[in-house]
Amino acid sequence: MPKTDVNELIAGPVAPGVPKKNPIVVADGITRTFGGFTAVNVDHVEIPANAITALIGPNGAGKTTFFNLLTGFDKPNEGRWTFLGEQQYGVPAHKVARRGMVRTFQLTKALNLLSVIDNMLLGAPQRPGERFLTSLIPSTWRAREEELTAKADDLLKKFKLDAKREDFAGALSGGQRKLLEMARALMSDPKMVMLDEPMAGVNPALTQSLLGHILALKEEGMTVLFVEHDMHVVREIADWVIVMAEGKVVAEGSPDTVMDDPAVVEAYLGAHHDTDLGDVRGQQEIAKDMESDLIKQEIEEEIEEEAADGR
Ligand SMILES: Nc1ncnc2c1ncn2[C@@H]1O[C@H](COP(=O)(O)OP(=O)(O)OP(=O)(O)O)[C@@H](O)[C@H]1O
Repeated sequence: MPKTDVNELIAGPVAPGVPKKNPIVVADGITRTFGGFTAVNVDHVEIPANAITALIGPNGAGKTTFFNLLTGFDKPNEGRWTFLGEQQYGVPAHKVARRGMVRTFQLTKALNLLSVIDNMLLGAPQRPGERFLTSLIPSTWRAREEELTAKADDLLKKFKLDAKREDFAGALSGGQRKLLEMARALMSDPKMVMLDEPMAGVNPALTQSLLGHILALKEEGMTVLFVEHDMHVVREIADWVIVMAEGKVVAEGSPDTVMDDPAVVEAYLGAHHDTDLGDVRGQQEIAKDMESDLIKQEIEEEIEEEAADGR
């Protein structure tokens, strides 16, 4: 899936809060304080529809809190936002999911003790009035359960988890759990999927597969917003990047240019962030250095061996 051209996404000059041509989320004046501490203070931000947007920022910038607010898992002190043009302030999480905005969560301990297929079935939202209807008519819930199970099995196959169907979710590897989280989120046919650090704890063997699944969400018409610390991942899949620091949106831009923005450099340096700024060039330099050190070491060893043989 090719990246979406930046000019197709924005409807104004690149800056924090830049309007989007086709926004799926429009947020205004959102604040969230804990005691006297302001964790989120977003003036204005728009998330482009049918694109992959990365939300980045140093530790404690407010990214997860902002996710919680948008998805109804937390309430702001102030603020308004719309999803697909509908007001979403005060809408509880289960209704937000029913409207088509879902987020992934780490699997909790309780869910670890359920099988993979049961985790999937828990991801299916109840339709309005369903509980009442199904309690009255067993054939209705049987048909619905069969329909949901078939859907869950299709998704498990797609995410190559079908062989693990009956295993406890807790027995999966870190990467497989991330795949399960994503597959479970898709049980409710979302329009927007929000992923909180989808790559954290995933071993390299599954990284490409996960990236492929995220790209596929966009191809299928969904919008993706993901929090990520690894700038290599951001560069590889994001069409657009929003940068938060100290609760505010301090920059927006394309993945290739946003890290050069002085506001971003300052935000990361000021925060004494523990991940590198993810400059791919920087990483390559380090790799080259390591490579040259290894070559040097090999040459030295060879010289030593030759010297020893000659003795
Ligand atoms: N429930 C809470 N009670 C008190 N403080 C909180 C609470 N939730 C978050 N915070 C604080 O709000 C700030 C923002 O936290 P948040 O988890 O949103 O940041 P983040 O950008 O997601 O960080 P990270 O990248 O480390 O996950 C932090 O200083 C955090 O300690």
